[in-house]
Amino acid sequence: MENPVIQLNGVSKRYDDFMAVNDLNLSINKGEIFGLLGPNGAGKSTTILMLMGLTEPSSGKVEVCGINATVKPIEVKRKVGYLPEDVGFYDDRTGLENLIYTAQLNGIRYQEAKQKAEELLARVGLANDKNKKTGKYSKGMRQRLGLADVLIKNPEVIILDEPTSGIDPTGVQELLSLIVELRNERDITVLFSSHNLHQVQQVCDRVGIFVKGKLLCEGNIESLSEKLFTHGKYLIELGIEAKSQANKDAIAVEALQKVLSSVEDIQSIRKEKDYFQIECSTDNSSAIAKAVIDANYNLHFLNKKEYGLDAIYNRYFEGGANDETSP
Ligand SMILES: Nc1ncnc2c1ncn2[C@@H]1O[C@H](COP(=O)(O)OP(=O)(O)OP(=O)(O)O)[C@@H](O)[C@H]1O
Repeated sequence: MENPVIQLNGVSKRYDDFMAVNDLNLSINKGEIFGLLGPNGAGKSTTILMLMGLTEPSSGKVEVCGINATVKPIEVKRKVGYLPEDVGFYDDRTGLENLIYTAQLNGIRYQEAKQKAEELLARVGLANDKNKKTGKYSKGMRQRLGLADVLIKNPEVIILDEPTSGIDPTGVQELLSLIVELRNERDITVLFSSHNLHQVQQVCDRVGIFVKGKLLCEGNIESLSEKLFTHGKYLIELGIEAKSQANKDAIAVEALQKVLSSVEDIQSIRKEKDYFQIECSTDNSSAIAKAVIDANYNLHFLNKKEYGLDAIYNRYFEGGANDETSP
């Protein structure tokens, strides 16, 4: 059942005559990792500021955990943990001291703060570095400490704003895995803002593509791909070969049409170099495979063509579709 934790209804933010966020409607459920994907200047940070009640929308309503972020920003702050691109720590203090300090700022007493800090440091893989000054931490270690810092106040929502920038590839993988694990363990809702599509694709359950202040589309990768590219059509790539030596010559489209005559919803069959491309209005790949085998052909491969975020991203950010809200 849907259980929205973040809800934006008709939210716009105008700076003088510039519309930074334009009529944003978005709902993010409990326990979801939602990727806000967009190029620089798209309006991601402005949206985050509104979610945390740090700037007021010009119109519309922003709710986090059922609380109006504009009216009750302090209550929202108690529920939300924010990890920016660069977390500020006291560099002359250790990781442990920094965490204890944050916990105490959030009203946790010293003994409990220390225990929680130790547990979290172990959880984010920094147990061996807890007594090192954070000035000596690598960027990846700082961000993992940042996650612990965010988690120490038991937030229901965490907002990550370009959390991996400047981290080496191994550090990025560690941080991304940690985010997914923590969500699985604690059922936290995560908003992951980034312009890095590969990272978003790896960790997010759902993605919203944000360009020039507008949310162009949202959904899981599969549904976005379907919406943007296939428009309800399925493309199946089929590689087959005749079994008998006598029929080894290239198979003609007409021959395949005959073989597939009993399969429903086929709209077209096209021959590519050494395979066929079949366009269907439903996913009938198993019926196609069965018909081919029943007709005594060797089935080399059958692929349902899928488009990743790469293709989606290129379409919007490089392909000139930026001003359109429909594909
Ligand atoms: N205080 C402000 N006054 C005027 N314009 C602003 C202000 N803050 C942001 N903007 C403009 O609003 C637009 C959206 O900015 P925003 O920082 O939200 O984008 P973003 O998607 O987070 O990009 P980035 O990844 O570069 O931070 C940009 O064109 C920016 O210049």
